Amino acid sequence: MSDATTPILEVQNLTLKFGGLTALDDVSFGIKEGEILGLIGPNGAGKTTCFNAVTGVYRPTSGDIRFQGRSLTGVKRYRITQLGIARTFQNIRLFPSMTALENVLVGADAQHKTGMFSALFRLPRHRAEERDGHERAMELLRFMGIHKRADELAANLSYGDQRRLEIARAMATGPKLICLDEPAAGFNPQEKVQLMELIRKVRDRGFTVLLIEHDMRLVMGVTDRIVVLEFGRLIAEGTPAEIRDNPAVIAAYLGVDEEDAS
Ligand SMILES: Nc1ncnc2c1ncn2[C@@H]1O[C@H](COP(=O)(O)OP(=O)(O)OP(=O)(O)O)[C@@H](O)[C@H]1O
Repeated sequence: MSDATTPILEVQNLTLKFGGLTALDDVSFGIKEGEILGLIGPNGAGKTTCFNAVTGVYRPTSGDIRFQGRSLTGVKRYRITQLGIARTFQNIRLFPSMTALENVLVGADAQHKTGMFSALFRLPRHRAEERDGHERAMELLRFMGIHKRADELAANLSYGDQRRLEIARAMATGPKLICLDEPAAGFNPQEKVQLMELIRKVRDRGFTVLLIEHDMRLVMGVTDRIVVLEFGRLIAEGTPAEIRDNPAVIAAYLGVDEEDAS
């Protein structure tokens, strides 16, 4: 069982191979509850693969991922969502022909307690869940600043609002840990500043945040700790200040030998 000292998520000696390619090589790190952890590294370093392993898309070749003390190995994706891990995608994956509100309601469905039977017969408990779900969804849209777009089709929202909607939908699944895959991609500098504030607000609401992001200013400005991957290996872990001055990290980003960078 987990307690206050156990990280909410523990990645333990995680190795993941695609045929002959080792995308993750013996990677270990943890995230504490309430933390914003950045996962960074050059293109192809294994960041998205790590997200995919955490969310049950890929099964580890070896090693383990533990969430609140429980192994996720062999656990199905929908069950991992139910356990409390949500994510957004590098390429936006909304339901384009549904409204913004409906997209969030779909997210909320993941946590519904009533089954198919009560849904089919619209039993009172199911109706109450629907009403609560609607209110919660509107509140999440408001939190993300897009409530005025609630009834618009997702496809008609601006790019930035679609990204914000993705985060609202992920939050609607009632997660404890929310994994954001490059949420600032395509954002202008002003939107990035707003996103930084939003990520802090998400954490202040009680979520733990795992963030993949290429924008260094954003990562350095918003995270408590950073894990750096290069060629599937963990090469550094520390506070933003420690990571900024780490010769191995500088070398990885500049593509030079570590000795030359120090
Ligand atoms: N489904 C897959 N099949 C085969 N190889 C894959 C698959 N997914 C990822 N890879 C490979 O695994 C390595 C890590 O990829 P990954 O997408 O995790 O990197 P990343 O750090 O997220 O990169 P980026 O910043 O470019 O998104 C890359 O060499 C990639 O080509």
